[in-house]
Amino acid sequence: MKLVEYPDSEMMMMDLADTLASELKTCLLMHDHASLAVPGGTTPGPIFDSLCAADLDWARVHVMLTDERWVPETSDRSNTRLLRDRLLTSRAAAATYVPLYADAETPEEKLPELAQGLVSELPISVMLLGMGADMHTASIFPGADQLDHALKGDDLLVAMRAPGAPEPRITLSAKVLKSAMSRHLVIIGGEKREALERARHLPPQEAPVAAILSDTTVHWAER
Ligand SMILES: O=C1O[C@H](COP(=O)(O)O)[C@@H](O)[C@H](O)[C@H]1O
Repeated sequence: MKLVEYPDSEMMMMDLADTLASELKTCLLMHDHASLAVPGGTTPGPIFDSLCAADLDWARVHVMLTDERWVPETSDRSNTRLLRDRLLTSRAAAATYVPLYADAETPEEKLPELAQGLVSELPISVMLLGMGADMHTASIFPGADQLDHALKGDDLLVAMRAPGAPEPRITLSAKVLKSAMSRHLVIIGGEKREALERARHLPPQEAPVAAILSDTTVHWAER
């Protein structure tokens, strides 16, 4: 794991947006298309605000989430909604969106269809992950019903429920997260920094983020 510390989160968000854009550009020099996976939640919005204006060939970029909360896109908790509002806009409106949500009562009903849509995107070219203070990453939560499956299984996508998550989730599996060609983790604040330090000495069953720390660049700012 490589740790990059920033004086403040504003600088971190702009710098990280530049890094992601430049990695995508490099990938597009060598491939027909590049895939970009990003988290939802409260942290990445400002990165999306800068990244969406990056000068690159967005028509050849396929964008997806690392995980989704099983709620309709009209919900404030929808990661898809965040993506549409703040990343798939400006120049990035030309990107292709690869969905992790479809209208159904449970994620299990749509799992095969959504997983099929991911096959041609792998390995993911550029991946940005978030982390909760409980050491979950994507939607791989400690104590989740499908934790072992998500950490050790061969499936690309896993549906799960967890005590720390108010709604069912769908998440890229650890196998997909670990196969990304480039991986970044973004966190803000002392609580998450302490959680990250704890996770470095814990097994993934207790600290799921530990599964992906090797070869990951962690970006951190205090506030
Ligand atoms: O629920 C989620 O949580 C994590 C962390 O979110 P944050 O609000 O603490 O930044 C996020 O990475 C994940 O994509 C999201 O679904």
